[in-house]
Amino acid sequence: MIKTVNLQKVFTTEEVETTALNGISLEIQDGEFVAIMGPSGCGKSTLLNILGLLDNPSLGEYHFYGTEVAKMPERSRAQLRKGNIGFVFQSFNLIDELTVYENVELPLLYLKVPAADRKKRAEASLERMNMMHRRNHFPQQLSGGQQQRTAIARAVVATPKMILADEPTGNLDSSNGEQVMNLLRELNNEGTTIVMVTHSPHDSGFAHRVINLFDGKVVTENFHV
Ligand SMILES: Nc1ncnc2c1ncn2[C@@H]1O[C@H](COP(=O)(O)OP(=O)(O)OP(=O)(O)O)[C@@H](O)[C@H]1O
Repeated sequence: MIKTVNLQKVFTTEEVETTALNGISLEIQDGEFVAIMGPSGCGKSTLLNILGLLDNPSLGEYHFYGTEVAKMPERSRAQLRKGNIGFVFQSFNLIDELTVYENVELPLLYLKVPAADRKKRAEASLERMNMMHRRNHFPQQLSGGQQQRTAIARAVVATPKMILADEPTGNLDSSNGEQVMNLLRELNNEGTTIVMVTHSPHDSGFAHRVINLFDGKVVTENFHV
Protein backbone atom coordinates (compact mmCIF):
# COMPACT_ATOMS: atom_id res chain seq x y z
CA MET A 1 0.00 0.00 0.00
CA ILE A 2 1.12 3.56 -0.60
CA LYS A 3 -0.13 6.46 1.47
CA THR A 4 0.45 10.21 1.42
CA VAL A 5 -0.40 12.66 4.17
CA ASN A 6 -0.77 16.36 3.40
CA LEU A 7 1.66 16.26 0.52
CA GLN A 8 2.79 19.65 -0.69
CA LYS A 9 5.06 20.66 -3.52
CA VAL A 10 6.22 24.18 -4.17
CA PHE A 11 8.43 25.02 -7.15
CA THR A 12 10.51 28.15 -6.70
CA THR A 13 12.10 29.88 -9.65
CA GLU A 14 13.73 33.34 -9.68
CA GLU A 15 10.47 35.16 -10.38
CA VAL A 16 7.66 32.97 -9.08
CA GLU A 17 6.67 30.43 -6.51
CA THR A 18 4.17 27.80 -7.76
CA THR A 19 2.25 25.59 -5.39
CA ALA A 20 1.78 22.50 -7.54
CA LEU A 21 0.43 20.27 -4.75
CA ASN A 22 -1.47 21.76 -1.87
CA GLY A 23 -2.17 19.07 0.73
CA ILE A 24 -2.76 15.72 -0.94
CA SER A 25 -3.73 12.84 1.36
CA LEU A 26 -4.51 9.54 -0.32
CA GLU A 27 -4.13 5.81 -0.01
CA ILE A 28 -3.73 3.35 -2.84
CA GLN A 29 -4.16 -0.32 -2.00
CA ASP A 30 -2.23 -3.17 -3.59
CA GLY A 31 -3.90 -4.33 -6.77
CA GLU A 32 -5.88 -1.12 -7.34
CA PHE A 33 -6.15 0.61 -10.72
CA VAL A 34 -6.39 4.33 -10.07
CA ALA A 35 -6.79 7.15 -12.59
CA ILE A 36 -5.71 10.71 -11.76
CA MET A 37 -7.56 13.39 -13.72
CA GLY A 38 -7.96 17.15 -13.73
CA PRO A 39 -7.28 20.24 -15.85
CA SER A 40 -3.87 21.16 -17.24
CA GLY A 41 -1.54 22.46 -14.53
CA CYS A 42 -3.51 21.01 -11.59
CA GLY A 43 -0.53 18.93 -10.42
CA LYS A 44 -1.11 15.47 -11.92
CA SER A 45 2.42 14.88 -13.23
CA THR A 46 3.96 16.42 -10.12
CA LEU A 47 1.98 13.96 -7.98
CA LEU A 48 2.91 11.02 -10.21
CA ASN A 49 6.61 11.99 -10.04
CA ILE A 50 6.48 12.01 -6.26
CA LEU A 51 4.53 8.73 -6.08
CA GLY A 52 7.15 7.27 -8.45
CA LEU A 53 10.03 8.41 -6.22
CA LEU A 54 11.38 10.62 -9.01
CA ASP A 55 10.99 13.72 -6.84
CA ASN A 56 10.51 14.62 -3.18
CA PRO A 57 7.59 16.65 -1.78
CA SER A 58 8.32 20.01 -0.11
CA LEU A 59 6.22 18.98 2.90
CA GLY A 60 4.12 16.06 4.07
CA GLU A 61 4.54 12.31 4.39
CA TYR A 62 4.84 9.57 1.82
CA HIS A 63 4.71 5.97 3.02
CA PHE A 64 5.87 3.66 0.26
CA TYR A 65 5.09 0.07 1.23
CA GLY A 66 5.84 0.80 4.85
CA THR A 67 8.89 3.04 4.34
CA GLU A 68 8.70 6.80 4.90
CA VAL A 69 10.34 8.22 1.79
CA ALA A 70 9.37 11.93 1.75
CA LYS A 71 12.85 13.09 2.67
CA MET A 72 14.85 10.25 1.19
CA PRO A 73 17.88 11.31 -0.87
CA GLU A 74 17.87 10.55 -4.61
CA ARG A 75 20.39 7.72 -4.36
CA SER A 76 18.17 5.75 -1.94
CA ARG A 77 15.03 6.58 -3.87
CA ALA A 78 16.66 5.24 -7.05
CA GLN A 79 17.50 2.05 -5.19
CA LEU A 80 13.88 1.68 -4.07
CA ARG A 81 12.51 2.44 -7.55
CA LYS A 82 14.48 -0.37 -9.13
CA GLY A 83 12.35 -3.47 -9.32
CA ASN A 84 9.45 -1.86 -7.44
CA ILE A 85 8.11 0.67 -9.95
CA GLY A 86 7.67 0.52 -13.71
CA PHE A 87 7.09 3.72 -15.69
CA VAL A 88 5.12 4.28 -18.87
CA PHE A 89 5.15 7.77 -20.41
CA GLN A 90 3.18 9.55 -23.12
CA SER A 91 6.35 10.03 -25.18
CA PHE A 92 7.54 6.45 -24.57
CA ASN A 93 11.01 7.54 -23.29
CA LEU A 94 12.91 4.68 -24.85
CA ILE A 95 16.66 5.06 -25.29
CA ASP A 96 17.23 5.74 -28.99
CA GLU A 97 20.75 4.29 -29.08
CA LEU A 98 19.62 0.92 -27.72
CA THR A 99 17.67 -1.77 -29.57
CA VAL A 100 14.22 -2.88 -28.46
CA TYR A 101 15.78 -5.88 -26.71
CA GLU A 102 18.45 -3.75 -24.98
CA ASN A 103 15.84 -1.24 -23.77
CA VAL A 104 13.82 -4.03 -22.20
CA GLU A 105 16.87 -5.72 -20.70
CA LEU A 106 18.10 -2.50 -19.04
CA PRO A 107 16.13 -2.67 -15.74
CA LEU A 108 17.49 -6.19 -15.22
CA LEU A 109 21.07 -4.97 -15.78
CA TYR A 110 20.51 -2.33 -13.08
CA LEU A 111 19.25 -5.09 -10.80
CA LYS A 112 22.36 -7.16 -11.58
CA VAL A 113 20.30 -10.13 -12.77
CA PRO A 114 22.62 -12.82 -14.26
CA ALA A 115 22.88 -12.89 -18.09
CA ALA A 116 20.97 -16.13 -18.76
CA ASP A 117 18.09 -15.06 -16.55
CA ARG A 118 18.07 -11.59 -18.15
CA LYS A 119 17.70 -13.11 -21.59
CA LYS A 120 14.86 -15.38 -20.48
CA ARG A 121 12.94 -12.59 -18.78
CA ALA A 122 13.51 -9.92 -21.45
CA GLU A 123 12.38 -12.34 -24.17
CA ALA A 124 9.31 -13.40 -22.20
CA SER A 125 8.36 -9.76 -21.71
CA LEU A 126 8.86 -8.98 -25.42
CA GLU A 127 6.92 -12.09 -26.38
CA ARG A 128 4.05 -11.03 -24.21
CA MET A 129 3.93 -7.55 -25.74
CA ASN A 130 4.16 -9.10 -29.20
CA MET A 131 7.48 -7.35 -29.90
CA MET A 132 9.91 -10.25 -30.39
CA HIS A 133 9.86 -9.77 -34.17
CA ARG A 134 11.25 -6.25 -33.67
CA ARG A 135 13.82 -7.09 -30.99
CA ASN A 136 16.79 -5.85 -33.04
CA HIS A 137 15.14 -2.65 -34.24
CA PHE A 138 15.86 0.77 -32.77
CA PRO A 139 13.00 2.86 -31.34
CA GLN A 140 12.99 5.29 -34.29
CA GLN A 141 12.23 2.36 -36.62
CA LEU A 142 9.03 1.51 -34.74
CA SER A 143 5.46 2.78 -34.90
CA GLY A 144 4.09 4.64 -31.88
CA GLY A 145 2.11 1.59 -30.78
CA GLN A 146 5.21 -0.60 -31.03
CA GLN A 147 7.26 1.93 -29.04
CA GLN A 148 4.67 1.99 -26.28
CA ARG A 149 4.46 -1.82 -26.21
CA THR A 150 8.27 -1.88 -25.88
CA ALA A 151 8.04 0.66 -23.05
CA ILE A 152 5.47 -1.53 -21.30
CA ALA A 153 7.70 -4.59 -21.81
CA ARG A 154 10.50 -2.59 -20.13
CA ALA A 155 8.18 -1.42 -17.33
CA VAL A 156 7.11 -4.94 -16.41
CA VAL A 157 10.30 -6.94 -17.04
CA ALA A 158 11.39 -6.71 -13.40
CA THR A 159 7.85 -7.57 -12.19
CA PRO A 160 7.29 -4.32 -10.27
CA LYS A 161 4.66 -3.92 -7.56
CA MET A 162 3.35 -0.81 -9.24
CA ILE A 163 3.16 0.73 -12.70
CA LEU A 164 2.89 4.49 -13.03
CA ALA A 165 1.59 5.67 -16.38
CA ASP A 166 1.53 9.32 -17.47
CA GLU A 167 -0.94 9.73 -20.37
CA PRO A 168 0.03 6.31 -21.80
CA THR A 169 -2.27 6.61 -24.84
CA GLY A 170 -1.68 10.34 -25.43
CA ASN A 171 0.39 9.81 -28.59
CA LEU A 172 -1.45 6.80 -29.96
CA ASP A 173 -4.35 6.30 -32.35
CA SER A 174 -7.48 4.75 -30.88
CA SER A 175 -6.71 1.17 -31.85
CA ASN A 176 -3.16 1.24 -30.41
CA GLY A 177 -4.49 3.12 -27.40
CA GLU A 178 -7.04 0.40 -26.79
CA GLN A 179 -4.34 -2.25 -27.02
CA VAL A 180 -2.23 -0.42 -24.43
CA MET A 181 -5.20 -0.01 -22.09
CA ASN A 182 -6.06 -3.70 -22.41
CA LEU A 183 -2.45 -4.61 -21.57
CA LEU A 184 -2.58 -2.39 -18.47
CA ARG A 185 -5.88 -4.00 -17.45
CA GLU A 186 -4.38 -7.46 -17.93
CA LEU A 187 -1.36 -6.57 -15.76
CA ASN A 188 -3.71 -5.17 -13.14
CA ASN A 189 -5.79 -8.36 -13.19
CA GLU A 190 -2.59 -10.23 -12.38
CA GLY A 191 -2.12 -8.07 -9.28
CA THR A 192 0.05 -5.13 -10.39
CA THR A 193 -1.08 -1.82 -8.90
CA ILE A 194 -1.61 0.80 -11.59
CA VAL A 195 -1.70 4.57 -11.17
CA MET A 196 -2.40 6.42 -14.40
CA VAL A 197 -2.65 10.11 -15.21
CA THR A 198 -5.08 10.71 -18.04
CA HIS A 199 -7.21 13.34 -19.76
CA SER A 200 -9.29 10.65 -21.41
CA PRO A 201 -12.67 9.75 -19.88
CA HIS A 202 -12.53 6.56 -21.96
CA ASP A 203 -9.20 5.48 -20.45
CA SER A 204 -10.26 6.42 -16.93
CA GLY A 205 -13.11 3.92 -17.40
CA PHE A 206 -10.50 1.16 -17.03
CA ALA A 207 -9.72 2.29 -13.47
CA HIS A 208 -11.45 1.19 -10.26
CA ARG A 209 -11.22 4.70 -8.88
CA VAL A 210 -10.79 8.18 -10.33
CA ILE A 211 -9.08 10.86 -8.27
CA ASN A 212 -9.87 14.36 -9.55
CA LEU A 213 -7.38 17.13 -8.82
CA PHE A 214 -7.91 20.86 -9.02
CA ASP A 215 -5.31 23.46 -8.04
CA GLY A 216 -3.13 20.87 -6.33
CA LYS A 217 -5.94 19.40 -4.23
CA VAL A 218 -8.10 16.30 -4.41
CA VAL A 219 -11.60 17.52 -5.19
CA THR A 220 -13.50 14.29 -5.78
CA GLU A 221 -12.93 10.57 -5.80
CA ASN A 222 -15.24 8.30 -7.76
CA PHE A 223 -15.28 4.54 -7.46
CA HIS A 224 -16.29 2.38 -10.38
CA VAL A 225 -18.08 -0.77 -9.39
N1 LIG B 1 9.99 21.92 -12.44
C1 LIG B 1 9.07 22.87 -12.28
N2 LIG B 1 9.43 24.13 -11.98
C2 LIG B 1 8.50 25.12 -11.81
N3 LIG B 1 7.17 24.91 -11.90
C3 LIG B 1 6.75 23.65 -12.18
C4 LIG B 1 7.67 22.58 -12.40
N4 LIG B 1 6.94 21.46 -12.67
C5 LIG B 1 5.65 21.81 -12.62
N5 LIG B 1 5.52 23.13 -12.33
C6 LIG B 1 4.25 23.87 -12.18
O1 LIG B 1 3.43 23.14 -11.28
C7 LIG B 1 2.07 23.15 -11.71
C8 LIG B 1 1.59 21.70 -11.88
O2 LIG B 1 2.25 21.11 -12.99
P1 LIG B 1 1.98 19.62 -13.46
O3 LIG B 1 2.92 19.32 -14.60
O4 LIG B 1 2.03 18.71 -12.31
O5 LIG B 1 0.48 19.69 -14.01
P2 LIG B 1 -0.40 18.65 -14.82
O6 LIG B 1 -1.70 18.57 -14.12
O7 LIG B 1 0.36 17.38 -15.01
O8 LIG B 1 -0.59 19.37 -16.21
P3 LIG B 1 -0.77 18.81 -17.72
O9 LIG B 1 -2.11 18.12 -17.74
O10 LIG B 1 -0.77 20.07 -18.55
O11 LIG B 1 0.37 17.91 -18.01
C9 LIG B 1 2.04 23.97 -12.99
O12 LIG B 1 1.63 25.28 -12.67
C10 LIG B 1 3.47 23.95 -13.48
O13 LIG B 1 3.78 25.11 -14.20
